Amino acid sequence: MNETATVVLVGYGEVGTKSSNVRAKMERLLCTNLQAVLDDRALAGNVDRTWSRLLVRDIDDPEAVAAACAEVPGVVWTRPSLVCEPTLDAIVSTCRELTTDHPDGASFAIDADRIGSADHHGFTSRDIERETGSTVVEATGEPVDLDNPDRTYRIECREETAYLSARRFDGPGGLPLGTQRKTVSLVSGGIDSPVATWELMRRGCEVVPVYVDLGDFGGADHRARAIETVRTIARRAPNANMRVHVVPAGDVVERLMDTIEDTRMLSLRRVMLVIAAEVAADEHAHSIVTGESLGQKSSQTGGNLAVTEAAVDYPVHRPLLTRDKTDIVATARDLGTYDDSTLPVGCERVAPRHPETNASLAAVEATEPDDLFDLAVEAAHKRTVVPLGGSS
Ligand SMILES: Nc1ncnc2c1ncn2[C@@H]1O[C@H](COP(=O)(O)OP(=O)(O)OP(=O)(O)O)[C@@H](O)[C@H]1O
Repeated sequence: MNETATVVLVGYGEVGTKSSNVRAKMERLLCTNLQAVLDDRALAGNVDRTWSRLLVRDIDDPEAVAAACAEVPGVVWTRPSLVCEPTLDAIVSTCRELTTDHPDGASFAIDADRIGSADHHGFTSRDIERETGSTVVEATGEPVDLDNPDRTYRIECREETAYLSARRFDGPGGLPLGTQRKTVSLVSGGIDSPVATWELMRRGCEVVPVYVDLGDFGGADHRARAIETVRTIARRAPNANMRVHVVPAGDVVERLMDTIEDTRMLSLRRVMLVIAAEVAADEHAHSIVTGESLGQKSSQTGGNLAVTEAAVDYPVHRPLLTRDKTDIVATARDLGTYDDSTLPVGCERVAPRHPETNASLAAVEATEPDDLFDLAVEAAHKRTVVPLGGSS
């Protein structure tokens, strides 16, 4: 074994709570998804399964590999790690190597685990902590702080191998993409809907993104923004081959503008859901996702959401329902969708001057022209499909 080989350890959370068969299946899927991200980004590395986590070997750039793997649904953390023999001497000298980039003035802690019989190793995890702790103090002159360390040296000593790391990347958690069947997500490219789409991907769903082109009320910039936000999150799952379904709905919006005033936005949402349902039927999806959040807009009061979703038989998932805007914005920034989402796209507004905040279903239905949903279904069938590729 090369004493200072570097690997990236990948930790998962909920996958570990599954029965052994399910867990093995999910681990394999996670390996495939991780490998796809590395290949897509032309990062050297081979993903492998070992004990209760995954490992990337044969890497050139440990930090880039750890950062890339930490973007993948199902991953809780990643750590670039040095590998050595499971002896106290080897662990101590490898730990000394790790101190070379210890930041000036940074306090530290050692967090060591030893797995296997004490007889096999001939030392305990306390021994590891004591010996490596002295080594770090000696090499850096920095203080130990067990409660709030600036840097933690994490050491895992297994039967055959020890892994040491000083850097952790936090992942999104959730479940590997592909563990759930498809859902259709309505994506406008604003701040919320890309985050909502990601939330379903994070829980393992394949997502079919649908952008409804509002014709003169939308525009090329608006469409480009929606596609770019999806492209950004699709990079986290290049093997899912996500493609944006673009539905030309200018005629339906014109019809709405001509016929409905105060409840127009609600009918527009209902049209969008009818379109999404049509795509869901074609794609064998189980549900529809939106970026709506309770009370964020007049069309998103509890009562209005109920009126909206009465337009379709599919379950409508709203993963952002109870989240505050500041929290959604923080996630959009982490995902990298925020900048595109906030580009000014100059689309004209469909919103009426006095929007209804508590409409009744009967009143909304009474204002809708008879052919409204037929036009929506027709538009859905005229959709074009935009491939995204991985990093293309
Ligand atoms: N042009 C569109 N195409 C597809 N879905 C849309 C479109 N406009 C709105 N939606 C869906 O309806 C939800 C609520 O619409 P709303 O007008 O609040 O969105 P927005 O402010 O344009 O964008 P976002 O909700 O993404 O911030 C969106 O989260 C999205 O799921």
